[in-house]
Amino acid sequence: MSAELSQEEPSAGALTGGGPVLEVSGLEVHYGLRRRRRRALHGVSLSVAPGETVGLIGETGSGKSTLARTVLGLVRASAGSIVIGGQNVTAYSRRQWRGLRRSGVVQYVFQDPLRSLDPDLTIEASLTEPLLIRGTAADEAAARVRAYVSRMRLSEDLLDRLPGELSGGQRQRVAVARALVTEPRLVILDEPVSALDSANRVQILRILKELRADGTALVFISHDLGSVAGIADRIGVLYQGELVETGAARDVVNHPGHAYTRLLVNSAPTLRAAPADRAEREALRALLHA
Ligand SMILES: Nc1ncnc2c1ncn2[C@@H]1O[C@H](COP(=O)(O)OP(=O)(O)OP(=O)(O)O)[C@@H](O)[C@H]1O
Repeated sequence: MSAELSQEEPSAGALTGGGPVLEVSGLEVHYGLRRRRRRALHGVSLSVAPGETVGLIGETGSGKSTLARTVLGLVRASAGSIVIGGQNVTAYSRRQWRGLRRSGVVQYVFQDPLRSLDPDLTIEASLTEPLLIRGTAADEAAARVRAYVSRMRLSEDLLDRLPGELSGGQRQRVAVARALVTEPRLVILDEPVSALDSANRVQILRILKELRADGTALVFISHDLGSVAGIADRIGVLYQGELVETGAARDVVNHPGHAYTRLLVNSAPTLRAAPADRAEREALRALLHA
């Protein structure tokens, strides 16, 4: 653990209860003040079990990123509660949230990997840093980094490069490896494959599916039902700031209950029988049925 963390702040060891990894209840989030105050989330409740993958889908502006950012302590809730690893973190101070993020219990991957990677650090330094912060010995950290580089189908030759010297797909794989290398209990992935071409998208989804076996819970956010359907155990549908439907992935895809979900299913380019991009559609279907 970092020397900066005080005793009142959480450590990975302190947050290892047997209940849900994440429990969000009645979450309300507003942006702006007085007349400019706008509601972004209303009454959102969601529970994520250890090792479970929950997909969150919704159109632009539905509140997906707001939910991710609130669960990471980057946006403050106006009402409701957030419990991570059995610990009620709703009223945490900024410093406590920073401590929680640095503790490695919860990690995150954003759409743009350049946001999570320091442009001046080599890939090796970027991947090693979160382990060293947690007090992992240097030789063990180096071995763990190489293991994750291999799992992410990255070449070790990339380790001494800077993020700017990698392709978008390679960078995003590094960002995913960085989030997973501490073996967190919960990873929030906000549109992790949206900026990638279809080959990279399918490959990263396949790797994420393999990693579920490790027991890490994933919250996978996307506007694209097709990307989420292949790896999620459960899917939640956000519409205008409300969670209008949650259910087993297959049920939501095959028997959508809410009209908005039906619309999403019908317009998901990877699920409907459109002639375009057939290879990707088939690969995603195979993931769904694997
Ligand atoms: N910092 C902010 N200040 C004010 N309003 C915001 C802010 N961030 C988001 N919003 C508003 O909150 C609502 C939800 O935004 P959010 O970014 O969570 O949606 P989203 O589903 O992630 O959309 P996208 O798929 O486009 O990223 C939108 O109406 C948005 O305009």
